[in-house]
Amino acid sequence: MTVAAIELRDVSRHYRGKGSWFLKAEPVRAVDGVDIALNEGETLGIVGESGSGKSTLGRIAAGIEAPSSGHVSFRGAPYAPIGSALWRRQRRNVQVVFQNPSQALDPRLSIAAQIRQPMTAHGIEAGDDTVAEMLARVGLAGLGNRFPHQLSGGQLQRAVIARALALSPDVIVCDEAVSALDVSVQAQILNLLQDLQAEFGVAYLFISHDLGVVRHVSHRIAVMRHGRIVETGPAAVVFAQPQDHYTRSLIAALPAASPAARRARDGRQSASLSKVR
Ligand SMILES: Nc1ncnc2c1ncn2[C@@H]1O[C@H](COP(=O)(O)OP(=O)(O)OP(=O)(O)O)[C@@H](O)[C@H]1O
Repeated sequence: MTVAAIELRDVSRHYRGKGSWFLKAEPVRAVDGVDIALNEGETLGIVGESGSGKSTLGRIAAGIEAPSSGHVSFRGAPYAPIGSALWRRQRRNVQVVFQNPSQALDPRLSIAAQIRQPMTAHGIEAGDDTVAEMLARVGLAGLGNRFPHQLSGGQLQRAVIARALALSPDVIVCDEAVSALDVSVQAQILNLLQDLQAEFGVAYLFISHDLGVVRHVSHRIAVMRHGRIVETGPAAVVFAQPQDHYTRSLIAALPAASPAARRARDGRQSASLSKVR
């Protein structure tokens, strides 16, 4: 039997709602009884409108937030209590890439130093050659001495990806990882993520409100609404035969192809043509 990289069983996360002196607060059911499994080396796209619970689900899957109820396991073992030594070791294997790379990086440290820091903390050899190799792999060769303010948004997100990858994680949770970038840069980052998956076998939990982007990168898709998964299946099947009316409405609202997904695909086609030439 294959063990999922990450599995959530009947997971809920409820927050205290805002009440008033005369009205008792209803809890916010951010995640409500979710069952999902992310398999080794695959990309599972999580899509849904704003407030549907995607980020909360991502934080729970990454082990940085505990659910109110339910079970979360990483490679078949439950996450250890947050902050414990075992949890830190588990967290090395599940990295997160958020929407805003400039917030994720320390403005006072060079890019090379920021890649080296978590490696050293986890006892991984982080010599200049290793760091340079990581930077080259994400398209930042020779830029290790730069500081965050000297890089573009796309380059910053590449640096964040390099830092995550330097720990050889099994899983990267990408939470709106390309949403803050220009369309052409989004396409480059999507293609980079796919190349890295082919090379290193890393699995992605890919969270986005952009269904076109999710379709482009995902093997399977889970559609979220009001904290619940309303539909899940292989990306091609969900798009060809959506079962849930909410999924149908999301697909109907989608332009023929989202700009970023179209550019990512076009970029691949011209790259393979130039290889042929
Ligand atoms: N720490 C918190 N305290 C209270 N409510 C929260 C908290 N975090 C999230 N929520 C609420 O939980 C619900 C789901 O939020 P979440 O951010 O997970 O959704 P989302 O689908 O990621 O939305 P978006 O795409 O806008 O980020 C929302 O109603 C949100 O207001």
